[in-house]
Amino acid sequence: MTEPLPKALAILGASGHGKVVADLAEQLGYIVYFYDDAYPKKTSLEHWPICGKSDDLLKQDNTNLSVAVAIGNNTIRQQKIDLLNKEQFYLPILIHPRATVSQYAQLSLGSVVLAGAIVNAFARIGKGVIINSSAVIEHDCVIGDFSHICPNTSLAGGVTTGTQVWVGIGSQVKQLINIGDNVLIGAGSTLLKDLPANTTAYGSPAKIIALNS
Ligand SMILES: CC(=O)SCCNC(=O)CCNC(=O)[C@H](O)C(C)(C)COP(=O)(O)OP(=O)(O)OC[C@H]1O[C@@H](n2cnc3c(N)ncnc32)[C@H](O)[C@@H]1OP(=O)(O)O
Repeated sequence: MTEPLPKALAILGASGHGKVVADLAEQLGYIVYFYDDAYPKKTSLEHWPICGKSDDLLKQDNTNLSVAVAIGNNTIRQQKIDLLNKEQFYLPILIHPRATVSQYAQLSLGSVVLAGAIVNAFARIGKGVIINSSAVIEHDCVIGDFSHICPNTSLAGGVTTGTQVWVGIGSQVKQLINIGDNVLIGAGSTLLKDLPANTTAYGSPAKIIALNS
């Protein structure tokens, strides 16, 4: 019997986050290579080749190619995922072998769940979301598209976030809190009250310190 061919995964975004996604993808059996808009100035990331810019990726035959967008910036990640999705590239959900995802959780295309993270029962994770290392998404949370829940952050049960929300590293969010679209929560914050859209907040308890454009 012949071994099945390894799957190919193009990763758009040759960054630190890209390295983590590449490592995870290899553990899932993918052969990975990168695309990045810094090409041809930049032609490799560690030992991985960079093969071209986003435009070069979009010209590839999409039938046998999976793509992960490993760009930390929520807005740019959304732009790239929307474009690739429109062109019918397959954007797999990538779950680290040592993450714990409930059988009752739902995840959407282009999302990644990194090592040590927990996504608990009936949580719903939108498109292009990053659930970073050791983040905890408790039961019934709803994470909006293109959000990033940073490492070691915990969202208690029933927290909802809008789209493009960034919850900074090591933050804690009380149960049933609602966070609007385009909110940034600073590192190490404790969020005890709802946050309206387009705000930046930090501290313990977190307070709004700026409005986002
Ligand atoms: C795998 C990974 O690496 S994922 C990435 C994880 N990274 C993060 O989560 C970082 C999140 N970003 C932050 O927390 C940032 O500090 C922000 C976005 C909230 C603010 O950034 P900036 O606007 O550049 O603020 P800046 O650094 O100039 O600080 C301004 C003031 O706010 C204070 N401040 C900034 N962030 C915080 C915070 N999270 N909590 C408390 N105070 C803060 C600073 O101490 C400073 O106070 P001072 O004026 O009295 O000295």
